[in-house]
Amino acid sequence: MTEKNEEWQKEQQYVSFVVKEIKRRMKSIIENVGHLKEGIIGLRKTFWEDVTINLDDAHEVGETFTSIKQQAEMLSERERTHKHFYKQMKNLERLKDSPYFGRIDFLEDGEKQPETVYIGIASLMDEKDEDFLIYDWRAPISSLYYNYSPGPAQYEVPEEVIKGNIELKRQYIIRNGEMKSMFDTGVTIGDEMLQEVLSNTANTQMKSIVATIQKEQNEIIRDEKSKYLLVQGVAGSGKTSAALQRVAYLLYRYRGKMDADNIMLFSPNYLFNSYVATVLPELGEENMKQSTFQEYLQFRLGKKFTLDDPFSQLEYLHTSKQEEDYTSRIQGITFKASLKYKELLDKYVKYLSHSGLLFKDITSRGEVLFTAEDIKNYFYSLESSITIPNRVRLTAEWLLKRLAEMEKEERKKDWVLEESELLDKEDYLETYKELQKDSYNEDTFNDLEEEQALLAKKVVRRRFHPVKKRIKQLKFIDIKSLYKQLFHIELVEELGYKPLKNWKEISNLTLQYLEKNELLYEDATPFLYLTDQIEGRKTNTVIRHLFIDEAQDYSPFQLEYLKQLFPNSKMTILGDINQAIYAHSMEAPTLLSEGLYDSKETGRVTLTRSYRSTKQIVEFTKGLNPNGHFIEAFNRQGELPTLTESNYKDELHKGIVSKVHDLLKKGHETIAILCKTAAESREVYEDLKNDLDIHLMDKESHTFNKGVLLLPAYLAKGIEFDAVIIFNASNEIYGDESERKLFYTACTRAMHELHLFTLGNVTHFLDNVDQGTYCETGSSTIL
Ligand SMILES: Nc1ncnc2c1ncn2[C@@H]1O[C@H](COP(=O)(O)OP(=O)(O)OP(=O)(O)O)[C@@H](O)[C@H]1O
Repeated sequence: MTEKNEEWQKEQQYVSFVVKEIKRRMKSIIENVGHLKEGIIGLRKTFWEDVTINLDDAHEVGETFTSIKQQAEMLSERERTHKHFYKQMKNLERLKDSPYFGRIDFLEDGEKQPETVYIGIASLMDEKDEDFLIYDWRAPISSLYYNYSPGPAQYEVPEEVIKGNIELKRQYIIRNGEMKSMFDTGVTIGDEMLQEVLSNTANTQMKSIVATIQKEQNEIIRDEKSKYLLVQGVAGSGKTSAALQRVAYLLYRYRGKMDADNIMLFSPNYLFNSYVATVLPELGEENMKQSTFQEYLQFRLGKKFTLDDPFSQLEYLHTSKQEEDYTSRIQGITFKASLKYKELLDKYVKYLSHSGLLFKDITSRGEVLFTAEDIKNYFYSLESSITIPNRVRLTAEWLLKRLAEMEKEERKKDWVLEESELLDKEDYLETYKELQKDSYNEDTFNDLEEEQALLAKKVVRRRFHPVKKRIKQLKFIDIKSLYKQLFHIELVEELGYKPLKNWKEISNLTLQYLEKNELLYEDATPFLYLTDQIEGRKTNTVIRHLFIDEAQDYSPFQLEYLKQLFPNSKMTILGDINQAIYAHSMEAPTLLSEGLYDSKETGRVTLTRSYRSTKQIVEFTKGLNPNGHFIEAFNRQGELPTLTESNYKDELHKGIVSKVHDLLKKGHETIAILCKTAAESREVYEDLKNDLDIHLMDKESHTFNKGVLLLPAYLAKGIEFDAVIIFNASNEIYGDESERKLFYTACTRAMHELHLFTLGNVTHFLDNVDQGTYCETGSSTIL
């Protein structure tokens, strides 16, 4: 037998040995769980039998309480153990199929024998619980596998650095408990394995990448020092993947101290949320909380306004260029995203500390109980050194006190007597009970006066209840008018701010929407910021780690707001500046801009290698990106992207239909036809729906299935497809420089094939693309 075969056999024997141990454990759990389950069912059934209930006197009540408590604790302890077994069982099931994917032999300095470390998605101990048969990929020693090639290496355990030498680094592909392949690897984690993973067809759900995490991705996953970790990574470089493995890592590293509820991910849209939802369960962990920033805005503002969303803003950006106030709106968007605007708001808040705060009358059934003027006078009579939110609170307390006095006075009024006569039976009964309870003398109930007083109290309390509620909710502050007031040029000048050239137009537009009770997306965060400065900050202290994906879409203003909202949270901020498609982020700073963070508490990782697309696609898309020269392609071969120019719409449609059939025949499972806007997608859907089984997606789509999908490029952010067809890559559609990043984002969604179709001349974005990186097919084939 050759040395190689011998090695293979030894490895296969180890796989079999480990799988046998896994099966033995599973069997033992099944037995234990069986007993435990019976125990739980039995305990539930006999719960009350085993509890001694005696409520005769205080002592017996105490005993009864203790007995119930003990019984309940026993039950929940067993249920906890049951849950624990269930989790273990799930992990074992995953391990049974593919127990590990890597191995290193590490000779620690001072030792004689190297330790063989097998690495998998969870740890497994031997039968005696003494040695690790498999190490969890997140264990400190496993970092060697991701960080080093054979040779000197070290890893950190709490308070110690362990040094030594890696003598062997090996990778395995194990399926159904059988070894399919193994290879020793040098510098990076094997190209072979990555090749295999990346050449699969795209999935409608993202997969975990633990077996092939790259060194620079590992840096992101295991960073523990940074308060803010900024990741700039090119399209397809594994930012989202690294973020999700990082969540799993943090849950492991801080187990017992932090759980999935303490971690939150802000993602770009619903589709993305469901796309990434299976990665953590696949790794045996619970999903973190997931939301979109828009969802948060909706939660805070949705009742007050009709809220615009980022997608409508994008639609406007791309479809309304002819509109008169287009330039003002775009300038407004950029300004309102900036820290300059935040400074202006801060100045405004300072100003409001002395004058200018706007209040609303407090009314009840048309009658003014407190005038805005009265409230204002009280507010400004308070010490100006007290913060605005504290003065607001004191004002609310003052109002509630005065309301209580009014309530007392009100009880004597005629309407109260009239209304109390109209009360229903239940109210009378309740009053009767109340009187009985309060009274030691049975006769007092006969005292009609007392009963009536109580009924009057009830009537007035009921009438004033909504008023009280409104006061407690601080509805006496007129935040909307306050925000509007900021757009009065005199005020802006008084604040010492030199307004933008077209401030008037921006103001008019803003006010016009606010009049209709509509809040533009660009105004939503500033509006909330102002609200929180006046009413008191809303903070979330449960979240200890916040992940923000597609961070290039967020503005510096939004970052400041998020910092305020999550004061205790560390943040992992991931994005790609070349995919900044929003009006506010194209040329201005975004969440990825270093200047926004204190360098002492900020870590930075740059990913330049793209894994998603074939080398051919990456070489092509590099040319679209003015900073593309530093993008490296992973060496996975495929066909050249194609460009097909048509002169007629019909020709374009036929070309696309034929290409889709072609792609389906080749076995591609997710094929996306990407348009520029939702409006264009709807039009194309009408044109193609009779020729193709096609699924139109919009901003409300939550999931997607395999098949032919039609969607605007901005909704495909963060997602990938086997093949991408760009619907109309003409200069007419993608002519404006501001659309370059959107175009780049669209093209970089493709894993295996990319096809551009145009009606008329192709976009000038291709001017700098090396012609050798794509293939022109001339006029499209007519079927
Ligand atoms: N180390 C890796 N091993 C295997 N696959 C990887 C690795 N890194 C990335 N990938 C794959 O590359 C693809 C792109 O990854 P991901 O979506 O995380 O990139 P991204 O940087 O977030 O992309 P984008 O910014 O374009 O949305 C995914 O299919 C992912 O599984």
